[in-house]
Amino acid sequence: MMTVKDRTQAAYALEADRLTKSYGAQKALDGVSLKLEAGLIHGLLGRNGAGKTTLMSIATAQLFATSGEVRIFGQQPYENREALSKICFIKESQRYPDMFHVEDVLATARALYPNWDEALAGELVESFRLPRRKKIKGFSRGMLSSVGIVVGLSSRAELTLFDEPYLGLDAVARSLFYDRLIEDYAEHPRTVVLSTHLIDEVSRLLEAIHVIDGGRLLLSEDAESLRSRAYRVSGSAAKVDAVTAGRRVLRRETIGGSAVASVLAGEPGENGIGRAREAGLEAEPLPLQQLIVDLTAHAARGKEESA
Ligand SMILES: Nc1ncnc2c1ncn2[C@@H]1O[C@H](COP(=O)(O)OP(=O)(O)OP(=O)(O)O)[C@@H](O)[C@H]1O
Repeated sequence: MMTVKDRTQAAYALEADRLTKSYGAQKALDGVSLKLEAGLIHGLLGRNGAGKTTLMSIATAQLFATSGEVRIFGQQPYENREALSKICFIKESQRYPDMFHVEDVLATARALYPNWDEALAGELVESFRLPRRKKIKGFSRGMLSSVGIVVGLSSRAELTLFDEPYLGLDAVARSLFYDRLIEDYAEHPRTVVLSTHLIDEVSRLLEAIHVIDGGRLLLSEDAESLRSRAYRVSGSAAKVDAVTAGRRVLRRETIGGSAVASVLAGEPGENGIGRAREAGLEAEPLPLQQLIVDLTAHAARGKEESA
């Protein structure tokens, strides 16, 4: 039995322990162990079909795991009203009853989320220009995404998970989402999980990065530390090879006598960029999007080689 003290001090909003979900022979999740620190904005990143939705669905008790365990603020979520009252999961595939207008969604959300902020919801409905008199059934994909964003932000849930929140949203609306998220998060700290493959756009928001691919966790790390570990060097192939020797090279391409390599250093403080520049090479931090692409391709090659 947890004490009140334990509960208020739960360091992790979400913990997964050897989580596996099988569909016949296919494993949507394959032994994922992961901890999401409370009070941060987390990026759950990975390609289509990586297992992101499956992980979030299990964490929010909408799907049973085949094996393994999940905890929300230290408690298992199944039939646990207290744990579930802390979660808002904005699903990409959310459907609404045919007769529903925006008002009906807000009324349902108001009843569901203990920290619901009606004024914020009203403001966001205006900002996203959501029509109040039109049935949601006739909404475009982008408008449906906006409804999810309004609910997710206004819920102020202790753990808010957004699964691909901006499908169909134009650039202005996406930028509005990022700005409002940052603003509201600063005033009302909580834990946010953004699952996406539009990585570069959100990278500045993310404080922790978790990458899954083929149902497996490839990386789980503080964004700051990752930014200082991941870099790209280019220049003379011999020099590139010299400075990257013994390091984890995710990708290496050569054109004539030149090479470009993506490196994930072992230690955050290694200063690979500085070393490469001293050696006369060009070096720069590897953008997060490129890191994920290189990392997943590297993992796929590793799998093929060990098969
Ligand atoms: N009900 C199901 N029956 C069979 N296979 C499923 C089912 N749900 C998910 N899968 C499979 O599990 C894998 C993981 O799916 P999941 O939806 O979790 O991925 P995702 O990372 O959220 O992808 P996306 O970014 O495309 O939404 C995929 O290969 C998918 O086809």
